[in-house]
Amino acid sequence: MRQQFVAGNWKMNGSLAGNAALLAEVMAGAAQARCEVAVCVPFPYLAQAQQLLQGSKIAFGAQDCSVHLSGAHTGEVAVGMLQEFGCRYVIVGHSERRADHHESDEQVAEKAQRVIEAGMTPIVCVGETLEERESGQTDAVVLRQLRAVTQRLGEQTSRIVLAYEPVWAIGTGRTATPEQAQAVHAVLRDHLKTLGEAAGGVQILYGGSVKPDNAQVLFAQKDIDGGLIGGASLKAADFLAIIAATR
Ligand SMILES: O=C[C@H](O)COP(=O)(O)O
Repeated sequence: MRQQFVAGNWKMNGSLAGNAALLAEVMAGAAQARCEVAVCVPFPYLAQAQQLLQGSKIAFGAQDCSVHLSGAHTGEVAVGMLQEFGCRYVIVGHSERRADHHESDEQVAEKAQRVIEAGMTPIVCVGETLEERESGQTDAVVLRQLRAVTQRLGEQTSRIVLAYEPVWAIGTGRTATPEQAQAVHAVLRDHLKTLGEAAGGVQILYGGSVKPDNAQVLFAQKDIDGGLIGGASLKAADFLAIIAATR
């Protein structure tokens, strides 16, 4: 049985004072959580997360990394730096980065590899746009995005966490129905299983307008192993309610 996992993606939100209050509430409320819990914070807050979350059940991570290991790449952050701050997770291939920074499937795969080589776990995001869904391309798109990663990682694929995030459901309040999400998760799971038992057991999170009132039914689906939570991870009460909705 795969353990469920709820990861918050703070995106470009936070402040030193606000983070401290939020993390204190989350730590207190999630101390007995049955699922794994993590928060992925903006780079400048990694040191704060490292300090405040020390000894707690809450892991933390970053939201991106460079494909480069060091050198003349202004503005980039290397996996070695993230590892030094104690990150356990690094989100790669979030649709906002694919769209805003034109990240290709190959670059996302390379980032996932860098993260694993540095001893951390990549949370690899895949997902289709509304146009792609409406033209019947959902499975082809998510499989193309996933295959780029599995082809590069081979048997190391078992070391990723996968997140299915339909672009049309992110921050829109329009969630995929549990049936829609489960159907895509099953497609992703089937591909992972072709790579062996370990890869078949990878956690697959759902992301896209997960809220306290829809989390339980989503997390009850056979191939949904938790969530990657954006907006609702910024409110302690909502994030804790989502954590409590895991099975
Ligand atoms: O990484 C998180 C996703 O983009 C979901 O964001 P959201 O929960 O605000 O829709």
